Amino acid sequence: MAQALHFSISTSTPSPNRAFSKLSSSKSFLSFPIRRISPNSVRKSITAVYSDVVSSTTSDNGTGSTATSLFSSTDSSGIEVDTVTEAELKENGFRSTRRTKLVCTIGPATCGFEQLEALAVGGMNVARINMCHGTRDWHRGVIEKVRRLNEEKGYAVAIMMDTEGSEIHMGDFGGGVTSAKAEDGEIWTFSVRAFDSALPENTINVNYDGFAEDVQVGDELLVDGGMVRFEVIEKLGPDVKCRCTDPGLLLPRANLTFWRDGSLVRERNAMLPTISSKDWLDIDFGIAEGVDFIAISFVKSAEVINHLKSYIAARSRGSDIAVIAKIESVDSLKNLEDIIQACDGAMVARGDLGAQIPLEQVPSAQQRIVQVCRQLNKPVIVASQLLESMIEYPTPTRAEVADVSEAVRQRADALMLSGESAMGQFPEKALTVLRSVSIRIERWWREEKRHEAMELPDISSSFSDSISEEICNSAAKMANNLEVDAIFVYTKAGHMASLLSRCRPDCPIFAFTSTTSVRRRLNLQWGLIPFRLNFTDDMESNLNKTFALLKARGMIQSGALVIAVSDMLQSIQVMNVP
Ligand SMILES: Nc1ncnc2c1ncn2[C@@H]1O[C@H](COP(=O)(O)OP(=O)(O)O)[C@@H](O)[C@H]1O
Ligand SMILES: C=C(OP(=O)(O)O)C(=O)O
Ligand SMILES: [K+]
Ligand SMILES: [Mg+2]
Repeated sequence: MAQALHFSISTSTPSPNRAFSKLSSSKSFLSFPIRRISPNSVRKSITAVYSDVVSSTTSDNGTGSTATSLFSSTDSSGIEVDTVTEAELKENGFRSTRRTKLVCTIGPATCGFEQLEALAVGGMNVARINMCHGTRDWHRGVIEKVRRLNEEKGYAVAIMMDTEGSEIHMGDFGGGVTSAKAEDGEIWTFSVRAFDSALPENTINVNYDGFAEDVQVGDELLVDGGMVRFEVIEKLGPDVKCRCTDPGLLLPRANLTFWRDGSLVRERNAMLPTISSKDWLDIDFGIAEGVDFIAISFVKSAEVINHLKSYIAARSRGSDIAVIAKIESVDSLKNLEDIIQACDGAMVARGDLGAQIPLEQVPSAQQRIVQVCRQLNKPVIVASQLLESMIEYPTPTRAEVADVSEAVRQRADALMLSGESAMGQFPEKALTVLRSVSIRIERWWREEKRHEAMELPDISSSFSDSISEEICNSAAKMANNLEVDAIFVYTKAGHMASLLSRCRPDCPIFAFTSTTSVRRRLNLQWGLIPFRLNFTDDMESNLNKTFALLKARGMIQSGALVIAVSDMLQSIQVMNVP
C-alpha cells in the first residue's frame, strides 16, 4: 500500500496580520520546505495529506442522543457550545479559558434543578453520582435533571457513575440521623447483626459479614482512612466492642479498614470481588441510563477493567461509555501501568488511598499516577479532600488552595469535589475556588512561558495512529512557538482531540465533533473546548463554516491565528481567521 505524505500550500485573500509577519520572518518552523505559490498570499495552509488513512481512521460509533439545545434546535447546521464557554470566550478571548476540568459529586446539597444549573454555570464539566449512597431512583432523578439542563440550556455536562465496590464500610445510622460524634474513650459497638428496628446507642452496622471473625482484639479500626480511630477491645459473637482513640465525626457508609501491628489487614479484603453483585446491577443501571463514564472502585488489576469493557461493549452496542479506574488501593499501585493501559481514564482517589498507604506517600503516588496517565494518554482526575474544610466553612484553608494549585500545576485533567458539593454548605463557593485557582495557576505558567518538557512516549499501535500522534505533537509545538490563539481539531471519535490535549499546549483546543456523546466525553479532558458541529471531509468548507458560525456568535475575531488539525485528512493548517 502506498503510504505517501503530500504537503500542499493553499492560499486565500490577503489581509495584513500577525501570522504573515511571523510566517514570513520565521526561519523554518517546519522540517519540510514551504513553497510560495503566490507572493500575495497571506494565509498559508500547510496540509499533510495521508490519503490511505482517511477511511481507516476513527469510526463514529453511536449517534449519541439527539440533543436539541436552544442554540441548535432551529438549525441543524449550527454549532453547539454551552453558554458559559460562549460568555467566557466573548469576554476574555481564547487564552483565558480554563484548561483544568471540574467534576462535582451530586448529593442532597446539589440535586435540585436550580442547584445543578448553578454548578453548570460555575463550570462543572462532569456530574458524579456515587452509588455508595442513595437509591437508584434518586440517581435516575439526578441524571434526568442533568439531561434536561443540557438540552434546555445548551450544556454538555457529562455523567459519571461511581460504583460502590465491595470494601468494608459502615451502614446508615437509620432514623434520619446523618452523622454521629465519637468522643475520646467512648465505647462503640461495630456489629454485623441485622437490626430490624433502630440501632442501639453508640452502635454501628458493618456491611461485611466476615468482619467479626476477621478482626482481633488489639487491632486498630480506621474510619474513613483515619478521620476517626478505634481500638478493638472485645469480640462478642456478631458484635465487636471498640474504644475511640481519635475522636471525630462518623458519617454514614464511611469506609472501614483495620490495622494490625502497624500494617493494613488485607487478606480477607483481597478475596472480595472488585465488582460486587450490587455493582453489576448498578452498572446495568448506568448502561441503561446511558451515563458517559463508569468509575470502578478499588480496582486491583487490568483484568477487571477488560472484563467490564467487554461487558459494556456487549450490552450497549455502539455506546461509548468510558471506564475510569479508581486508584485507591495498594494493589492498584502495584499494577498501575497495566491498569492505566486498560482503562479509559483514572481517578486518584486519595480518600481510600490514604487509608491504604501511609499518608505521606499519597503526594508521590498522585504525581506518579498523573504522569503515567499523561504518558499513556488517559484523562486523570485528582479527587478527595481538595477543599474539605469548605463542607463547613465558606473559605478554604491556605493549605487546601496550595493542594489544588499543585494538582493544577501537575496538569491533571480534572479536579473533583466530593462532600464539598454533595452535602456541604457551600457547593457553589467550593466550585468557584477550584475554578479561580485553576485559572490563576494556568495563567501564571503561561506568563512565565513554562512549556512543560515532559517526555511523551510513542503510544500508537498502527502506522495510521503514529501519523495522528506526530501531527498532534507537531501541531502543539507549532502552536506554542507561533503563539497561536487556538488549535482547532475536527475529530469523529475524539482521538485526535485527546492526543492534542496530552501535549498540554499553551492555547485552548477547540474540538469539533459531530456526536453529542463524544462532545460530553471530551469535557473531562484538559484544555479541550468541545463543540458539536456537523462537518464533512472537506476541510476548506469545514473551516469556513466554523469561522462564520463562531464569528456570528462573537466567539472569535478576524485576524486570530489558528492551527487546524483534522483526523479525516490528517493535516495541519496554519491560518488567520478571515
Ligand atoms: N447520593 C447521595 N445521597 C446522600 N448523601 C450523599 C450522596 N452522595 C454523597 N453523599 C454524601 O457526601 C459525602 C461525600 O461523598 P463521597 O466522597 O462521594 O462519598 P464517600 O464519603 O462515601 O467516599 C458522603 O459521605 C455522603 O455523606
Ligand atoms: C473518590 C474516592 O472514592 P469514594 O468517594 O467512592 O470512596 C476516594 O476514596 O477518594
Ligand atoms: K464509590
Ligand atoms: Mg474510595
